[in-house]
Amino acid sequence: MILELDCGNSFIKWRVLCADVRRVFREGVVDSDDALLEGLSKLDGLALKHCRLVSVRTTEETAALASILMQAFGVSVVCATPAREMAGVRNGYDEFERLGLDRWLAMLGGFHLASGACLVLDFGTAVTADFIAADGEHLGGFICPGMPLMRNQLRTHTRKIRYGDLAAERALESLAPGRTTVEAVERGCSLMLRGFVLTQLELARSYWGDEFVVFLTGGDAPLVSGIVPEARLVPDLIFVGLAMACPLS
Ligand SMILES: Nc1ncnc2c1ncn2[C@@H]1O[C@H](COP(=O)(O)OP(=O)(O)OP(=O)(O)O)[C@@H](O)[C@H]1O
Ligand SMILES: CC(C)(CO)[C@@H](O)C(=O)NCCC(=O)O
Ligand SMILES: [K+]
Repeated sequence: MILELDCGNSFIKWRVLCADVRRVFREGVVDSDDALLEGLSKLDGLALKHCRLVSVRTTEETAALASILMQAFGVSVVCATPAREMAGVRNGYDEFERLGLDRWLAMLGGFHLASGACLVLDFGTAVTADFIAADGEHLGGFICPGMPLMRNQLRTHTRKIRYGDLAAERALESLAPGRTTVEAVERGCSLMLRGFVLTQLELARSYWGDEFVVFLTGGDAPLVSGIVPEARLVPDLIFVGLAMACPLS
Protein backbone atom coordinates (compact mmCIF):
# COMPACT_ATOMS: atom_id res chain seq x y z
CA MET A 1 0.00 0.00 0.00
CA ILE A 2 1.09 3.57 -0.68
CA LEU A 3 0.45 6.45 1.69
CA GLU A 4 0.00 9.78 -0.15
CA LEU A 5 -0.04 13.14 1.64
CA ASP A 6 -0.82 16.68 0.52
CA CYS A 7 0.36 18.92 3.36
CA GLY A 8 -1.31 22.29 2.89
CA ASN A 9 -1.21 25.34 5.11
CA SER A 10 -4.27 24.40 7.16
CA PHE A 11 -4.92 20.72 6.54
CA ILE A 12 -3.20 17.50 5.58
CA LYS A 13 -5.11 15.56 2.96
CA TRP A 14 -4.14 11.87 3.03
CA ARG A 15 -5.04 8.71 1.25
CA VAL A 16 -3.85 5.12 1.19
CA LEU A 17 -3.75 3.34 -2.17
CA CYS A 18 -4.13 -0.44 -2.37
CA ALA A 19 -1.35 -2.58 -3.87
CA ASP A 20 -3.41 -2.18 -7.05
CA VAL A 21 -2.87 1.60 -7.12
CA ARG A 22 -6.13 2.30 -8.95
CA ARG A 23 -8.00 1.61 -5.73
CA VAL A 24 -8.16 3.92 -2.73
CA PHE A 25 -8.09 1.95 0.53
CA ARG A 26 -8.90 4.89 2.84
CA GLU A 27 -8.66 8.69 2.74
CA GLY A 28 -9.19 11.66 5.01
CA VAL A 29 -8.44 15.23 6.03
CA VAL A 30 -6.71 16.13 9.34
CA ASP A 31 -5.49 19.34 10.91
CA SER A 32 -2.22 18.18 12.49
CA ASP A 33 0.59 15.63 12.33
CA ASP A 34 -0.72 14.02 15.54
CA ALA A 35 -4.22 13.64 14.15
CA LEU A 36 -2.72 12.03 11.03
CA LEU A 37 -0.77 9.50 13.06
CA GLU A 38 -3.75 8.72 15.21
CA GLY A 39 -6.05 8.28 12.22
CA LEU A 40 -3.61 6.02 10.40
CA SER A 41 -2.80 3.84 13.39
CA LYS A 42 -6.50 3.10 13.81
CA LEU A 43 -6.82 1.63 10.30
CA ASP A 44 -7.42 -2.11 10.22
CA GLY A 45 -5.47 -3.97 7.57
CA LEU A 46 -3.03 -1.13 6.87
CA ALA A 47 0.19 -2.47 5.31
CA LEU A 48 2.24 0.48 4.08
CA LYS A 49 5.15 -0.14 1.76
CA HIS A 50 5.76 3.38 0.45
CA CYS A 51 4.94 6.96 1.23
CA ARG A 52 5.08 10.00 -1.03
CA LEU A 53 4.16 13.52 -0.08
CA VAL A 54 3.98 17.11 -1.21
CA SER A 55 4.22 19.93 1.27
CA VAL A 56 4.00 23.71 1.17
CA ARG A 57 5.18 23.86 4.78
CA THR A 58 8.71 24.72 5.90
CA THR A 59 11.55 22.29 5.23
CA GLU A 60 11.79 21.65 8.98
CA GLU A 61 8.08 20.88 9.41
CA THR A 62 8.11 18.60 6.39
CA ALA A 63 11.24 16.76 7.56
CA ALA A 64 9.72 16.31 11.01
CA LEU A 65 6.57 14.76 9.55
CA ALA A 66 8.61 12.49 7.25
CA SER A 67 10.68 11.26 10.17
CA ILE A 68 7.58 10.55 12.31
CA LEU A 69 6.12 8.49 9.45
CA MET A 70 9.35 6.56 8.93
CA GLN A 71 9.46 5.70 12.62
CA ALA A 72 5.80 4.83 12.97
CA PHE A 73 5.38 2.73 9.82
CA GLY A 74 8.91 1.80 8.75
CA VAL A 75 8.36 3.29 5.29
CA SER A 76 10.71 5.41 3.25
CA VAL A 77 9.22 8.80 2.45
CA VAL A 78 9.63 10.45 -0.93
CA CYS A 79 8.95 14.20 -1.09
CA ALA A 80 8.06 16.06 -4.27
CA THR A 81 10.77 18.60 -5.14
CA PRO A 82 10.77 21.62 -7.44
CA ALA A 83 11.75 21.17 -11.07
CA ARG A 84 12.35 23.48 -14.00
CA GLU A 85 10.60 21.01 -16.32
CA MET A 86 8.67 17.76 -15.94
CA ALA A 87 6.16 15.66 -17.90
CA GLY A 88 6.13 18.21 -20.70
CA VAL A 89 5.42 21.19 -18.42
CA ARG A 90 7.93 24.05 -18.12
CA ASN A 91 7.85 25.96 -14.84
CA GLY A 92 7.31 29.63 -15.70
CA TYR A 93 8.68 31.20 -12.51
CA ASP A 94 11.85 33.29 -12.69
CA GLU A 95 13.08 31.15 -9.79
CA PHE A 96 11.39 27.82 -10.38
CA GLU A 97 12.01 26.55 -6.85
CA ARG A 98 9.80 29.33 -5.44
CA LEU A 99 6.63 28.09 -7.15
CA GLY A 100 4.43 26.32 -4.58
CA LEU A 101 4.80 22.56 -4.98
CA ASP A 102 1.03 22.06 -4.65
CA ARG A 103 0.57 24.35 -7.66
CA TRP A 104 3.31 22.57 -9.60
CA LEU A 105 1.80 19.12 -9.03
CA ALA A 106 -1.73 20.31 -9.85
CA MET A 107 -0.29 21.74 -13.08
CA LEU A 108 1.42 18.45 -13.96
CA GLY A 109 -1.82 16.59 -13.26
CA GLY A 110 -3.92 19.07 -15.22
CA PHE A 111 -1.66 19.16 -18.28
CA HIS A 112 -1.55 15.36 -18.29
CA LEU A 113 -5.34 15.00 -18.09
CA ALA A 114 -6.03 17.81 -20.59
CA SER A 115 -3.29 16.89 -23.09
CA GLY A 116 -3.41 20.55 -24.01
CA ALA A 117 -3.81 24.08 -22.72
CA CYS A 118 -5.34 24.31 -19.27
CA LEU A 119 -6.27 26.67 -16.48
CA VAL A 120 -5.81 25.15 -13.01
CA LEU A 121 -7.74 26.75 -10.15
CA ASP A 122 -7.13 25.60 -6.56
CA PHE A 123 -9.41 26.73 -3.71
CA GLY A 124 -7.66 26.10 -0.42
CA THR A 125 -6.40 28.41 2.33
CA ALA A 126 -5.13 30.47 -0.58
CA VAL A 127 -6.73 30.48 -4.01
CA THR A 128 -4.38 29.99 -6.95
CA ALA A 129 -4.71 30.11 -10.72
CA ASP A 130 -2.11 28.76 -13.15
CA PHE A 131 -2.02 28.96 -16.93
CA ILE A 132 -0.38 26.19 -18.97
CA ALA A 133 -0.26 26.58 -22.75
CA ALA A 134 -0.75 23.71 -25.21
CA ASP A 135 3.01 23.32 -25.62
CA GLY A 136 3.44 22.88 -21.85
CA GLU A 137 4.72 26.36 -21.13
CA HIS A 138 3.56 27.68 -17.75
CA LEU A 139 2.64 31.32 -18.37
CA GLY A 140 2.46 32.06 -14.65
CA GLY A 141 -0.41 32.45 -12.23
CA PHE A 142 -2.15 34.32 -9.46
CA ILE A 143 -2.43 33.90 -5.68
CA CYS A 144 -5.11 35.44 -3.51
CA PRO A 145 -6.72 34.75 -0.14
CA GLY A 146 -9.10 31.82 -0.05
CA MET A 147 -12.43 31.63 1.73
CA PRO A 148 -10.95 30.79 5.17
CA LEU A 149 -8.55 33.74 5.03
CA MET A 150 -11.10 36.26 3.75
CA ARG A 151 -13.64 35.32 6.38
CA ASN A 152 -11.07 35.28 9.20
CA GLN A 153 -9.67 38.68 8.23
CA LEU A 154 -13.16 40.14 8.56
CA ARG A 155 -13.72 38.41 11.88
CA THR A 156 -10.35 39.48 13.24
CA HIS A 157 -10.39 43.10 12.13
CA THR A 158 -13.96 44.05 12.99
CA ARG A 159 -15.72 44.12 16.34
CA LYS A 160 -19.15 43.00 15.23
CA ILE A 161 -18.61 40.21 12.77
CA ARG A 162 -18.93 37.00 14.76
CA TYR A 163 -20.68 33.78 13.79
CA GLY A 164 -20.25 30.02 13.89
CA ASP A 165 -19.50 27.38 11.26
CA LEU A 166 -23.02 26.02 11.06
CA ALA A 167 -24.53 29.44 10.37
CA ALA A 168 -21.82 29.99 7.73
CA GLU A 169 -22.73 26.81 5.95
CA ARG A 170 -26.45 27.66 5.94
CA ALA A 171 -25.80 31.18 4.68
CA LEU A 172 -24.32 29.76 1.47
CA GLU A 173 -27.52 28.04 0.44
CA SER A 174 -28.33 31.21 -1.54
CA LEU A 175 -26.38 34.18 -2.94
CA ALA A 176 -29.10 36.80 -2.53
CA PRO A 177 -28.05 40.00 -0.75
CA GLY A 178 -27.58 39.08 2.92
CA ARG A 179 -30.08 40.09 5.57
CA THR A 180 -27.90 38.93 8.44
CA THR A 181 -24.19 39.46 9.10
CA VAL A 182 -23.33 35.87 8.41
CA GLU A 183 -25.20 35.91 5.09
CA ALA A 184 -23.65 39.22 4.07
CA VAL A 185 -20.09 38.04 4.78
CA GLU A 186 -20.30 34.47 3.51
CA ARG A 187 -22.10 35.46 0.32
CA GLY A 188 -19.85 38.48 -0.19
CA CYS A 189 -16.70 36.36 0.03
CA SER A 190 -18.24 33.68 -2.14
CA LEU A 191 -18.96 36.32 -4.81
CA MET A 192 -15.34 37.50 -4.60
CA LEU A 193 -14.22 33.98 -5.44
CA ARG A 194 -16.65 33.78 -8.32
CA GLY A 195 -15.49 37.12 -9.66
CA PHE A 196 -11.91 35.87 -9.52
CA VAL A 197 -12.85 32.74 -11.45
CA LEU A 198 -14.66 34.71 -14.18
CA THR A 199 -11.64 36.97 -14.62
CA GLN A 200 -9.35 33.96 -15.01
CA LEU A 201 -11.69 32.47 -17.61
CA GLU A 202 -11.65 35.73 -19.58
CA LEU A 203 -7.86 35.77 -19.57
CA ALA A 204 -7.67 32.13 -20.66
CA ARG A 205 -10.10 32.86 -23.52
CA SER A 206 -7.99 35.81 -24.61
CA TYR A 207 -5.00 33.46 -24.93
CA TRP A 208 -6.60 30.29 -26.27
CA GLY A 209 -10.17 30.98 -27.47
CA ASP A 210 -12.21 27.95 -26.46
CA GLU A 211 -9.31 25.55 -26.73
CA PHE A 212 -8.52 24.90 -23.09
CA VAL A 213 -9.65 22.80 -20.15
CA VAL A 214 -10.48 24.29 -16.74
CA PHE A 215 -9.66 22.27 -13.64
CA LEU A 216 -11.09 23.02 -10.21
CA THR A 217 -9.58 21.52 -7.09
CA GLY A 218 -9.18 22.23 -3.36
CA GLY A 219 -11.65 22.08 -0.49
CA ASP A 220 -13.70 25.10 -1.54
CA ALA A 221 -13.96 24.26 -5.27
CA PRO A 222 -17.65 23.33 -4.92
CA LEU A 223 -18.38 27.00 -4.03
CA VAL A 224 -17.55 28.06 -7.59
CA SER A 225 -18.18 24.95 -9.68
CA GLY A 226 -21.69 26.16 -10.55
CA ILE A 227 -20.42 29.11 -12.58
CA VAL A 228 -18.06 26.99 -14.72
CA PRO A 229 -20.22 24.03 -15.76
CA GLU A 230 -17.66 23.00 -18.37
CA ALA A 231 -14.87 22.75 -15.78
CA ARG A 232 -13.55 19.45 -14.52
CA LEU A 233 -13.86 19.18 -10.74
CA VAL A 234 -10.89 16.99 -9.77
CA PRO A 235 -10.54 16.89 -5.97
CA ASP A 236 -7.41 14.70 -6.18
CA LEU A 237 -5.60 16.68 -8.89
CA ILE A 238 -2.57 17.21 -6.64
CA PHE A 239 -2.35 13.45 -6.08
CA VAL A 240 -2.45 12.87 -9.84
CA GLY A 241 0.60 15.14 -10.12
CA LEU A 242 2.22 13.58 -7.06
CA ALA A 243 2.19 10.13 -8.66
CA MET A 244 3.82 11.64 -11.76
CA ALA A 245 6.51 13.52 -9.82
CA CYS A 246 7.26 10.66 -7.40
CA PRO A 247 6.86 7.38 -9.27
CA LEU A 248 7.58 4.32 -7.10
CA SER A 249 9.71 2.01 -9.25
N1 LIG B 1 -13.36 17.58 4.85
C1 LIG B 1 -12.86 18.82 4.90
N2 LIG B 1 -11.92 19.15 5.82
C2 LIG B 1 -11.40 20.36 5.87
N3 LIG B 1 -11.75 21.35 5.04
C3 LIG B 1 -12.68 21.11 4.11
C4 LIG B 1 -13.26 19.83 3.98
N4 LIG B 1 -14.13 19.90 2.96
C5 LIG B 1 -14.08 21.16 2.48
N5 LIG B 1 -13.24 21.91 3.17
C6 LIG B 1 -12.95 23.33 2.94
O1 LIG B 1 -11.72 23.40 2.23
C7 LIG B 1 -10.97 24.54 2.59
C8 LIG B 1 -9.52 24.12 2.77
O2 LIG B 1 -9.06 23.73 1.53
P1 LIG B 1 -7.90 22.67 1.30
O3 LIG B 1 -8.08 21.58 2.28
O4 LIG B 1 -7.90 22.40 -0.14
O5 LIG B 1 -6.62 23.49 1.56
P2 LIG B 1 -5.73 23.80 2.85
O6 LIG B 1 -5.01 22.62 3.35
O7 LIG B 1 -6.53 24.60 3.82
O8 LIG B 1 -4.73 24.78 2.25
P3 LIG B 1 -3.77 24.58 1.04
O9 LIG B 1 -4.33 25.39 -0.06
O10 LIG B 1 -2.51 25.13 1.55
O11 LIG B 1 -3.70 23.12 0.70
C9 LIG B 1 -11.61 25.10 3.85
O12 LIG B 1 -12.16 26.37 3.54
C10 LIG B 1 -12.74 24.15 4.18
O13 LIG B 1 -13.93 24.85 4.44
C1 LIG C 1 0.17 29.78 -2.61
C2 LIG C 1 0.15 28.56 -1.71
C3 LIG C 1 0.04 29.01 -0.25
C4 LIG C 1 -1.12 27.76 -2.07
O1 LIG C 1 -1.24 26.64 -1.27
C5 LIG C 1 1.39 27.66 -1.93
O2 LIG C 1 1.44 27.25 -3.24
C6 LIG C 1 2.68 28.39 -1.60
O3 LIG C 1 3.03 28.53 -0.46
N1 LIG C 1 3.40 28.86 -2.67
C7 LIG C 1 4.67 29.55 -2.56
C8 LIG C 1 4.59 30.88 -3.23
C9 LIG C 1 4.35 30.82 -4.72
O4 LIG C 1 3.79 29.84 -5.25
O5 LIG C 1 4.74 31.78 -5.39
K1 LIG D 1 -3.76 22.87 -1.76
